[in-house]
Amino acid sequence: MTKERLYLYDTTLRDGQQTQGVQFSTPEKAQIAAVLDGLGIDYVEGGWPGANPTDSEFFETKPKMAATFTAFGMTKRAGMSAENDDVLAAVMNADTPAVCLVGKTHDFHVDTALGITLEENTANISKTMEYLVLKGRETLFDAEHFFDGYKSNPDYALETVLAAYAAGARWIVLCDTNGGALPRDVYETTKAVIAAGIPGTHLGIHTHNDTEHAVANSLAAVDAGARQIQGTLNGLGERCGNANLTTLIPTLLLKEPYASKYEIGVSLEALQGLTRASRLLDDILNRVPMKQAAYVGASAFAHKAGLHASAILKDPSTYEHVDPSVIGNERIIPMSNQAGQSNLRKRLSDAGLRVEKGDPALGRILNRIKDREAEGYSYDTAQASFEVLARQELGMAESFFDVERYRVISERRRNARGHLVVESEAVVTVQLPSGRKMTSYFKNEDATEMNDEGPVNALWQALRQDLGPYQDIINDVRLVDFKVRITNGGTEAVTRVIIDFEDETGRRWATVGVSANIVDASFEALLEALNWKLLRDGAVRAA
Ligand SMILES: CC(=O)SCCNC(=O)CCNC(=O)[C@H](O)C(C)(C)COP(=O)(O)OP(=O)(O)OC[C@H]1O[C@@H](n2cnc3c(N)ncnc32)[C@H](O)[C@@H]1OP(=O)(O)O
Ligand SMILES: CC(=O)C(=O)O
Repeated sequence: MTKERLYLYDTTLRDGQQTQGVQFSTPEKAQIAAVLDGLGIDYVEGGWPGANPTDSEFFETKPKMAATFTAFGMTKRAGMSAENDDVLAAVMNADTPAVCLVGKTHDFHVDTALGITLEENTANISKTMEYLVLKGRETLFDAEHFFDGYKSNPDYALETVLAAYAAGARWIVLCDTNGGALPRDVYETTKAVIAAGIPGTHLGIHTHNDTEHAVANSLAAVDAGARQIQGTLNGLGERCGNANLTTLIPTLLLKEPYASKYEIGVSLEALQGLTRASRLLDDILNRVPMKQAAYVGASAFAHKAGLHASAILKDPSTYEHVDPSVIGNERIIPMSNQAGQSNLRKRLSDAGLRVEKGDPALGRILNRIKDREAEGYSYDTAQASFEVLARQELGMAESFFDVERYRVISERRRNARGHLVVESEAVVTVQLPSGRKMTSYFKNEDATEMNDEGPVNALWQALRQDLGPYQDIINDVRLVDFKVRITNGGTEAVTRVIIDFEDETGRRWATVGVSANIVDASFEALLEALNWKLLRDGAVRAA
């Protein structure tokens, strides 16, 4: 069966930038455009030239891409010709091969927002589209509020899109601007537009996620015959966002009937870069990636419940709708109070610890994890703490050194020059096989420099300063991330600290500490990280 072509149009750099709190720089726009192009997106909308300096500058850089680079703007304003409209001129001067212009199709908006007659609005749309075609641009008309407009006045809504199509627009894109439409409305209205004379091969869909149906609405439009989908990476966009291309792309490639019926520009090979593309955008936005995101989230293939993990180990398809590697994601079998022995054995074998089914140590480890989680610990992500605990129960954890005591002091004051200073000082006494050792660390930081070192850093520096015979092994350990949560351990509120570490081989590991005192919780996690490193790197307890 020959597949029909479906076109993907990305508006991350325009509607995505309409997300509250999102403002891309020009280099960031270039980076995102390159990622989209690498995936195989057909159209990359770069922004609205002339609307703000960043968008104008981005278009001036004339980014090279295989995708059709597209400028966004609005139809000409009433009372002037397309040639004389300076807002439209800025869009045209960007000199892109394609131009997408938004125009009104809802009678209420023509009256309320524009304050012109319906006839004037239709004429403005026609004249603007004709102008774009005359200038040799691939012309797209974003039919704003189309689904609401069709409900309010179907004849007028159809008149506007038919006028744009008759004037030569290549694509008429039906927009659910306020995001309130449901799949059935979208399906039936799209069918009505096709019946009125615009072929599906010239119809696109642009949806918003205000009822969490943006993806479903896009698919409904495709089911009805539309052949272009507009959306954004990670579903960024005005208010609740746009249709999420990060979800739509794998659905179109992997799910029926779409996979058999349609061809898209994204190949199965490029699909393997989707998780990376999604995380890169979050990285640029300095956002924590959404764990529950479909297909690309860190938890999208995390099998926490014991029954699930048991079956997953026999055949992953028992609890996975697709193979995570197809979209560049990973399967995780976390340890937690929902776990059974199957999760445990998988997690142990990932740590290189082979334990036979039925070994009584498995029950002991599981019970300890469940007890500790009840106290506030969490082993979902703190895989190194899990491993240390398991090794202890298996009799495979040597004790290298003991910490007899530590003391940490922080002081905030003004120095002689009147500058605010924060000083942290730590002393740690450890019992090494060779005897007792006391190390200290003192840091005077100028708070005006916004330095982030404090008591935890002082403790860390004191602890790792001189561990005698083990020093060579722990020298390259770096602290890379620090997360704090207040949680309920038993009946008391306690602090849970999770710390990520890295060594010079690039290996990363995380540990957890819990205490009523944040510094003490941190200390526990620091200590565990060093123990894990010593265990993993084959330290031998010195005589
Ligand atoms: C549905 C969407 O998301 S479309 C994308 C929306 N994106 C943006 O608005 C971001 C970029 N926009 C901007 O930077 C500015 O709005 C500009 C530069 C385009 C215009 O700025 P200003 O001239 O100051 O106008 P302002 O933003 O206050 O209002 C928009 C004007 O455009 C008019 N307008 C709105 N839509 C259209 C249209 N499709 N065709 C013609 N005129 C329109 C409005 O009636 C209003 O005119 P008025 O001031 O005479 O009432
Ligand atoms: C054009 C557009 O972004 C909208 O109607 O939602």
